[in-house]
Formats: sequence, C-alpha cells, structure tokens
Amino acid sequence: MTAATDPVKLMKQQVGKAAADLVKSGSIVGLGTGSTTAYAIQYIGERLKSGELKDIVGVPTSFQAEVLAKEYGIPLTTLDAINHIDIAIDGADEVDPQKNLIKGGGAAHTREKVVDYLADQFIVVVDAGKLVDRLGSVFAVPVEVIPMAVTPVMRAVTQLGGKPELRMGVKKAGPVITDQGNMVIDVKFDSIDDPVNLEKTLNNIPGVLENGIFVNCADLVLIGEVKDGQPVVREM
Ligand SMILES: O=C(CO)[C@H](O)[C@H](O)COP(=O)(O)O
Repeated sequence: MTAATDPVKLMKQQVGKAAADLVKSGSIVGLGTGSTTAYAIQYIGERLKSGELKDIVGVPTSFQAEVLAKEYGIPLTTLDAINHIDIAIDGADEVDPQKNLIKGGGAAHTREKVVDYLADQFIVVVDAGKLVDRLGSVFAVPVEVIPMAVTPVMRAVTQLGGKPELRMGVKKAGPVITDQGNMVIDVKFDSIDDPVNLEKTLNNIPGVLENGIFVNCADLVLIGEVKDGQPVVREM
C-alpha cells in the first residue's frame, strides 16, 4: 500500500496507525474490513516484521481482511481454535455520540458483528466525516438477507418506514454477494430514534441474517482529522 496524499486517505492512514499501535504482543486481534482498517492491518504487519510486536494472531472479518493479513504476514486463526479475542479494530460508516454505529458499507457486517462483539476491547477507526448526531442521518442500514427472501424482506422493511434498495455490484452485473453467499438490502430510514430496538426488529424479519446497527459495542472510537493541514487523531 502506498503512502496516502489526499486528506481523507491521510486521516484514514493516521487513525489506522494509531489503532495498530495499541495492539500488544501475545494478542488475538480481530481484523476489521474497509479502507481505514486496511491501514491498521498494514501497520500491525509492519510492527510484526520489525520485531516490535510478537506472537500476534488475527481473526479476519472478511475475505478482504484475510487477503490483507496474508499480504502483511499476520498469522490467522478461526473462532473454533480460540476462546477469546483481546482486541478488535474495525471501521464504521456512521458513529453517533453514544458510540453506536452503522457498519456494512463493505457488506461484511455479519462477520464483523461476531468478531467485534466477542473482543474484550473493540476500537473503531473513522475519519471525522463519519460522525453524526443521529444514526441513519446519511447512511442506509445494510441488511444481509438470504437470496430467496429478498422480496418479502423488502416489503417488511418498507412497512417499518424504510426505503429499501438491493445493493448492486460495481464492475459486476447483478447484486453484491456477501462472503456468506447472501445479498444486501440497504434500508434508508428518515430518522433512527431507537437504534437498540431497530436492530432487534430488523433481525426478527424471517430471512434476515444480520443488520449493520452496532449498539453498546464500541469501547473506543479513534477519529482522524486534518487540523492546520496536519493529520491528527483524537478519541471520542
Ligand atoms: O463496515 C464496514 C465494512 O462492512 C467498514 O468498516 C465500513 O464500511 C467503513 O469502511 P471504510 O473504512 O472504507 O470507510
């Protein structure tokens, strides 16, 4: 991965590095998905290679995370082989003041939710553009659905007041297919007043595997910003 030059990439790079610096030797590390987490994976790999970090094992949240971890020399494991995760680092699409999140911009929220909730410490890495006063202000809620249930789930989320859209591939004809072989419906709500209940309600629709609302999960949110032309990282 080359050094970032544009401001958003620079923020992502700095915040990814800050999170990677929090990983301690001997840790089992949840490896999130997305362009910000990719920098964290890169820096964990660099710390391992330099000998500063030892005995790390990663749990990838997606095929992308797995490929990057292999590229940067991070040994991997699966949830069958371990009984806990020490720290997970992952990005987000929206973060509210209570540290609730919308995730799933990379269609990886199902595995991310498993890994991030299992971690003793879950660190969220975002650029400042992801901060919102209320979840759903900008981003739609990604909902992973088994293929045969797409139409009834779309009907059900419309009845809940959402505007559903089947996520389509880029440079691929047809819908996005998740790492589990399912599809993603992005559901835009005018306002999400009660994320705790909406998360449960969406997951109760038959055919829904998991949705991208993460509540009471994040321990630390690291925010990348550019101040006076310089990238800085602050805690929420
Ligand atoms: O939830 C995710 C993938 O499913 C990502 O973490 C989220 O979309 C943020 O990605 P990025 O760091 O590229 O902005």
